[in-house]
Amino acid sequence: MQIEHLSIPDILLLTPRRFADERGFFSETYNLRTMAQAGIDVAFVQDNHSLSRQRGVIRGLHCQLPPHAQGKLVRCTRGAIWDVAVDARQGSPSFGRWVAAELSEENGSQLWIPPGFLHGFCTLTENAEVQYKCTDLWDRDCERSVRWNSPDLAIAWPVAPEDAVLSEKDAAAPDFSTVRDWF
Ligand SMILES: Cc1cn([C@H]2C[C@H](O)[C@@H](COP(=O)(O)OP(=O)(O)O[C@H]3O[C@H](C)C(=O)[C@H](O)[C@H]3O)O2)c(=O)[nH]c1=O
Repeated sequence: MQIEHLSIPDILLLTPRRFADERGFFSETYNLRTMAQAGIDVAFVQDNHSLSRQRGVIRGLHCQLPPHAQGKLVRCTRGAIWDVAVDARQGSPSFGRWVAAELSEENGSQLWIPPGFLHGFCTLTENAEVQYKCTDLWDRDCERSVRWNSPDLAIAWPVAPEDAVLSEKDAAAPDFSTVRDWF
């Protein structure tokens, strides 16, 4: 497993080893001991899987507030996405800063996003499938959204606003400037 701390050190980019042979490859995509060795000593309680049929789909920016804040271990098992985490932790030196990584069927990389971060992604291909493990169960009352292109975040999304494909919920989300004392 390759482990890289991104510019917000709490966010880790993990790349599991692939054992390739003439049949294809084998890879351990989750191993409790390996995660603990990487400093991710958590219990996952829910797996999610989404399919986005078009390139330029943006899902996010989402999080859940305490007491149901979620850590997420995200990977893309078909196509490719540009995965983004935004620090929403009040008082954090990186509050309002974002990091991103390309996750793809090809690279097999995973992004560890601890509780306290907003998460979102933009699809880079058609039929992008994203699978992610969560450290808490979905709780609709604790769910919060922030507008993907909030001016104060200035996230360098790889899609023009006029081409972005959003849910109604995401299109109507408030700016990051409304985030106060969430975590
Ligand atoms: C998140 C979630 C949703 N749902 C239901 C609620 C809606 O009726 C339907 C679609 O939900 P939504 O439009 O919020 O799905 P996404 O836009 O992919 O949301 C996700 O997008 C970003 C990338 C995330 O990190 C979150 O996990 C999650 O918010 O699934 C559930 O039943 N369980 C769940 O855990």
